[in-house]
Amino acid sequence: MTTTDITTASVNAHLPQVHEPRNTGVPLDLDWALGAQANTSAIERRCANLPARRSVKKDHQAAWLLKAITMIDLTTLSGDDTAERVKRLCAKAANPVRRDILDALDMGPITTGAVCVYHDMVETAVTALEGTGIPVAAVSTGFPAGLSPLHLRIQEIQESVKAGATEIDIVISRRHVLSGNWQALYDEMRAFREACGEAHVKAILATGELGSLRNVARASYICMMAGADFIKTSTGKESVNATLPVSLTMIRAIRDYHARTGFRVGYKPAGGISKAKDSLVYLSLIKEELGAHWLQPHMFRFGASSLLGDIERQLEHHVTGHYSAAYRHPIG
Ligand SMILES: O=C[C@H](O)COP(=O)(O)O
Repeated sequence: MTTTDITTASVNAHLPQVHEPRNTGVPLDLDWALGAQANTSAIERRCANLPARRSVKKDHQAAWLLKAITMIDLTTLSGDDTAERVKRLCAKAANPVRRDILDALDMGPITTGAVCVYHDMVETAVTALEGTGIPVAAVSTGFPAGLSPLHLRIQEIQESVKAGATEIDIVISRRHVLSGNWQALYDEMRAFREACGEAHVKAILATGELGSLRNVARASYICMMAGADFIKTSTGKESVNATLPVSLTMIRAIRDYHARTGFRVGYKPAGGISKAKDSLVYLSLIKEELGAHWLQPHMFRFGASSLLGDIERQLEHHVTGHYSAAYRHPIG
């Protein structure tokens, strides 16, 4: 990535908003989806040297990190979530970086891309975020395993939309991929998309449970063909979550889908991304493989519960020359 293409002044100045047609989906094309290749060793080779090769320094690094913040789905998905925790998270989403740090960087206000919670916390988050413009994303469809009855999974989507979620993160049935039941995967995804209505739908593939990169590629195509607005790697609950090889596989499928249909599908790596330097590697990969258009909150998100804290520490270090203790950045 070149170091000059994002400056602090440009973080909030997104590219001119051409009308972005929503992915309507296309008829299931099994020849296309099943013909998807994923050359694991070539993909791993391409990813292996990315972290070393891609680095941005000083002011440009600060600008890229600020940009990364605007694309975080700030997430809490714990069994012990409470309304108070979600309210604190929402306050952090609205003011993700201390004012003195932003002032030192000559930066106006920024927010995270969204707040992501379980259904039960949607109303709390919607109320807490009123007036901020920050969308609420709900994980849904029996997250994380997706094994509840289909009608309940569909109802869960409808309830979350009714409660005010404008983004729905669904989980696919991994068994449809593992048993090669592509029609069932397509039909399920179409039903989820329809239940979302105007809310945008992110399809979580749970890539750590799909067995191979080829399956990841195939599932990516099927979900896009069925109308997914975003494809997302993981729930954060699998034993392997977002990785660079999985990301490369998915974003190349996104690129191919765009070339063939004209629809731009968004990308969300999620789970285990907690370091500022890792976020920079992801952004450079996106820029190289998909282009700058995808470096906007409506095209790219990090699903992350603790990334923001590390980015804030790095920004503070950039401004003051010192690291503060992690407890000074308690949320995110
Ligand atoms: O979708 C978001 C993930 O659940 C967050 O995972 P994380 O807690 O590893 O950042």
